Amino acid sequence: MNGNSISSEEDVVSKLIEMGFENSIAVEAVKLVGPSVDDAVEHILNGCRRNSHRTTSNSTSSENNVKALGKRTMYSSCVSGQKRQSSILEHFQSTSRNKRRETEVVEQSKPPISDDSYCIKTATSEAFLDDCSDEMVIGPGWEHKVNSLLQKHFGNFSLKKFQKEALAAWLANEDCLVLAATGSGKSLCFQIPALLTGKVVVVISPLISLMHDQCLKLAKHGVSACFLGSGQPDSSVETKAMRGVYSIVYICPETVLRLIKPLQTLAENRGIALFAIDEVHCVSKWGHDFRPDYRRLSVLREKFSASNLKFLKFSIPLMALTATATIQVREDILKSLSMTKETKIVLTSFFRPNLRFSVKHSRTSSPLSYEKDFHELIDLYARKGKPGEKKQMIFPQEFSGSFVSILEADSISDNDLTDDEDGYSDRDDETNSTEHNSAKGKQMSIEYLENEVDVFQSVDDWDVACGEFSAEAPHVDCDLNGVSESGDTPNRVDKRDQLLKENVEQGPTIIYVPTRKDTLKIAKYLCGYGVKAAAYNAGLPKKHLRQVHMEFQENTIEVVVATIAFGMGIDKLNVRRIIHYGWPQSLEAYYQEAGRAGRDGKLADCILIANLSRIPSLLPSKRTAEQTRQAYKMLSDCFRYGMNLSCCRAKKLVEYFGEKFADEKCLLCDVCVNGPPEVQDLREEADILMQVIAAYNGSRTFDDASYFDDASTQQRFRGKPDLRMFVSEIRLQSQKFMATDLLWWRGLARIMESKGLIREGDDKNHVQITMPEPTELGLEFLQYKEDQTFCAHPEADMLVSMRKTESYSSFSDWGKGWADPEIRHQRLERMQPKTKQRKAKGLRGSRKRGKRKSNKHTPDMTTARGRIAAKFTKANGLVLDVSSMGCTVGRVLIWVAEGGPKATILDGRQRFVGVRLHGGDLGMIWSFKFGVILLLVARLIFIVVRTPCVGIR
Ligand SMILES: Nc1ncnc2c1ncn2[C@@H]1O[C@H](COP(=O)(O)OP(=O)(O)OP(=O)(O)O)[C@@H](O)[C@H]1O
Ligand SMILES: [Mg+2]
Repeated sequence: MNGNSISSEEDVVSKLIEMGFENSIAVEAVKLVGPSVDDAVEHILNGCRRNSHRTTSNSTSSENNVKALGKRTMYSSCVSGQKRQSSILEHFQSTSRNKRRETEVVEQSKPPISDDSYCIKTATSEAFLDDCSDEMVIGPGWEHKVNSLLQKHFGNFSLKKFQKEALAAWLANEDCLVLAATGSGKSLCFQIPALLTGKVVVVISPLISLMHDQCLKLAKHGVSACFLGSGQPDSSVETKAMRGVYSIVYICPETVLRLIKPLQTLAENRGIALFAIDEVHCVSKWGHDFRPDYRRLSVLREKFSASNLKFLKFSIPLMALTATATIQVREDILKSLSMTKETKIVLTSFFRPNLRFSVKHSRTSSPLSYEKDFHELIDLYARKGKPGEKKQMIFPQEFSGSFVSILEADSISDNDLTDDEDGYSDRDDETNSTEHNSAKGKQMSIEYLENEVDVFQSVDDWDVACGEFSAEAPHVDCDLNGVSESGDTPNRVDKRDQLLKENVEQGPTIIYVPTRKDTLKIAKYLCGYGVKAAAYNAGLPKKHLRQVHMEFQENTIEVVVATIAFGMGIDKLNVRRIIHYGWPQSLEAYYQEAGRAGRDGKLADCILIANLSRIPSLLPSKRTAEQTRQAYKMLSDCFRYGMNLSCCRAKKLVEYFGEKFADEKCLLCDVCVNGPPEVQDLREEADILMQVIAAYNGSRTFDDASYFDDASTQQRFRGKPDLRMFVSEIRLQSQKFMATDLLWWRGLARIMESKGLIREGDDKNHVQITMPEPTELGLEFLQYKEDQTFCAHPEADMLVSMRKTESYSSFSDWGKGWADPEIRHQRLERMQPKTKQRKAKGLRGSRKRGKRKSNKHTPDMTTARGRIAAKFTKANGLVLDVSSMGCTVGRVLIWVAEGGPKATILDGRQRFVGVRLHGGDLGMIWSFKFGVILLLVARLIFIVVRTPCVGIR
């Protein structure tokens, strides 16, 4: 910062505000010293420092000094008789460091260590707390000592059971892995050792924002702390930290690897009590937020071991902490960090009894969906204001221009207008989902990856060094894990009974969306309805992010619409609702983000709103082949969580993390409250799917020649057949399933896979089983007796496909419904308004669509000559395969029923798109995309049907 380059008083004031000082303080300082940032900072800080010394005997004036720095003060309050602590304010003193007298005198002598492992002498840095100024013996009464330290620094806290266990492991010089739910208080496990010993605790943390947040909280609790890394603007902080000025030093993994030597010197001088590795799931390739540099932290075990550093009596213990680690991730952590065999695993329940999980279906892609999905939220927040009063969107002036242009550039797409709100989507495989990602002409280039999606957070992502986010007063009397503060086993049932009676209170909401653009669109939409909402993503100006963070903490903002950038480190007690709008990439990420809700122990909602009719795709990121495989696995687990309708959601989640769920039901989630859908006997459908799969997989034990009986079928299945092809074959072979939907069969395939009847036959990565092969068990299933059933709860996508689930006891009944004129009429009626609605949206979109379509590889039927191959099957009557320029563009099945000829129209990908009702009718064409082609096909049918001798050979 160069003070000379800034001339106007206004600039200096705004610079000071940006640094975290209050407006009035800044204005006053500038008035007194003139327009120089350096002098103003000097004035404010030295003034405060002088005051703080004076206040050591006067608590009232101490308060005044804190006020003097304003609400945003980062100065740690001084207690009587206590020496001045270095505070986070010093991070801002770079401008005046040359002028100021260095006040910290660090004694460079090595702290003596007693023979007794529980007896640790404190060092004598001036920056130390007075608690540690004398030799402190940590004997059996350490708990008592810790509790009094807690009272002093954190208020009415007493150690939780898992915190005690972690501290006991550290006191015994053991490495320790702490697995505890989000918001349970893991930070205290590594903060206490610093207070207890006077040595330094080094905390490795993945995000600058997280480190920054924690330093501020510690400063408020009277504990000196700093953070090091590329986000730290003051280079002197690193030097001071390595000399032992701060009790807790937060470092990003990249920096700790660079500072091994200085850290060894620090260990020799003031001493290092502990290396804490926070959010340690980042170590693991199997985790959801892998950071390669975390893996290199294994050097800590080697470089800070007693065998390597002769002055150490014991190796410096490692404490690794996370809220989201599966069993596989835990094993990987222990191995990757070279933690000792004796590592103590402190495991608490991942269950958060006050979180109410639910999953809802929505296309999530357009304002039409927003209307449906956010009206409750709008009602909730908008009614707090005066009717008609529009609330201001939190958007900095300089950014509002680009905000508008972003929205204009991405104004609602034509697809959005034609999207079927009920999710009757025909985009149903990963290939298509990927197409969707690049549909707007975007290649999966690195620029695209980095600009569009906040998939990977770098430690440099956010320079927050000058911001301050004041946390709420720490209190937390609640018990998030069902473990009381005293560590006693709680009565979970009582607590749950109480929660069941509660309604969700007023409080802020976080909406997580997959892309940056979505944050802007949805925030703007909500603001339009009077909700005080703000967008938050790593691409927005830092000033805006700081403002959002601060106003969210102060309850000024009601809804933050964010990417994952607003994740770790958000420790706000009263967040009442976390909405995931779109598929998360893993259950780990989902649970971590959902864990921001209800930290006060009161009821909170965690709602996943996703398009259940579409298989989620992996967000683009730089991954190795192995990471891609793992990412698919995690996405697949997440997809299955959303599809599940039979098992308590909380149970699914905690079991995912390897915990045995004690209670079977949480009683709060949508599955527990609504109950699972009725069990159906799916024997007939499973049977036919199994037969087709077995036949096409050339099973020797199953050899039903009827599936291979014609050359064209064999030709179509020359490649490896996928589920879509199997379903099309079922439609072809069985009139009963002719009008059935791939979406439903996808659900059935998953059920059959989970029961071990089929397995994935493709070695590529898939979220959903795509190329099913029969297992031994599956082949045995084909030999089942007629009366044996195959009962299962339908999955969410099956219900979406059936729509009116309650009318039909089984899928076959739903399929048969199409043959019933009355039911068919009703179904068509239901679809009519949407077609009209789309037409009413105007021709503009249609024209655009037409243009876009010609860019793709759809054959142009006006110029190309089509080919129709006709064949006759006993089951389906006349089958016309229509192709053009070598591509199959559709299939028409014509058969004679009682009321005359009937037809079913399938598009080129064997999706059911229409039914022809009567001879003169051109058929219902629902898919505009294939409209032109099918119109031509329908004309052909018309000719075929009216000339009986032509078709049926
Ligand atoms: N023993 C305790 N008694 C009461 N409150 C506590 C106790 N320990 C910690 N807390 C409070 O719990 C809250 C969450 O703590 P912390 O940020 O350490 O959680 P965490 O487990 O690290 O969560 P996350 O996994 O989200 O990082 C803080 O506000 C903290 O003050
Ligand atoms: Mg934490």
